[in-house]
Amino acid sequence: MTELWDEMKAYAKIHQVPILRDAELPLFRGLVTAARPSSVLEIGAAIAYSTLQIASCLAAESRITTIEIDAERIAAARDFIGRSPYGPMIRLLEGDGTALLDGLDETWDFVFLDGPKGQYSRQLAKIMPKLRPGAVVVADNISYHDMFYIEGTVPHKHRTAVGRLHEFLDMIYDDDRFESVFFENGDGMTVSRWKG
Ligand SMILES: C[S@@+](CC[C@H](N)C(=O)[O-])C[C@H]1O[C@@H](n2cnc3c(N)ncnc32)[C@H](O)[C@@H]1O
Repeated sequence: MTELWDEMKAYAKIHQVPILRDAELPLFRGLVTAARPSSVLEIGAAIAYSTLQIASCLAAESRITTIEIDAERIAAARDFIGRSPYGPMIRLLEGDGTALLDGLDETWDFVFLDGPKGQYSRQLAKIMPKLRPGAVVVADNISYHDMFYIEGTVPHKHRTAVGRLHEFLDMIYDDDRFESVFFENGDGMTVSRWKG
């Protein structure tokens, strides 16, 4: 996989696709490996870099459903998945992650939210009834480029998204069924364990 990881990182750089940073990988891979999930949901596949990182931590019987809305990134993701050893583990769905959740019947033991930050709270509300006891929910870019901390100075165009991120944080911190921690590395990541 080393060559494919390098190729994906180079593609992401050229096409300005935001993917998991090297500094985030040890924590992220450690979380996936420790959770040993058999059923994973990801929203925001981009070119499937994180998807393949997840797959490479899992047993071959595990299954990953990942959702991406951008046609060009979907095409790149399909190509990279096809050239990896993990194709049979991965189902890539095309469209809006929040809307597509309504059509998914599976239950999940690992969820990675990495699509539109303003939709994390709506997505989580739909996902909660489908979480298996002990499931782990990871949400990336929680600091929203540090604007989360300085709400008073958030530019108007970002205020709704920042407000919705607050809603999401209220959900994972105020609901006793979640145990949540925040990691500052990268752009901020929350990790929540669903006690059910
Ligand atoms: C930060 S990138 C994902 C990076 C990827 N998880 C990784 O680390 O390799 C966010 C992705 O979410 C996608 N996205 C934006 N809105 C979406 C939506 N409504 N449904 C699904 N994906 C969406 C974007 O096109 C973008 O590719």
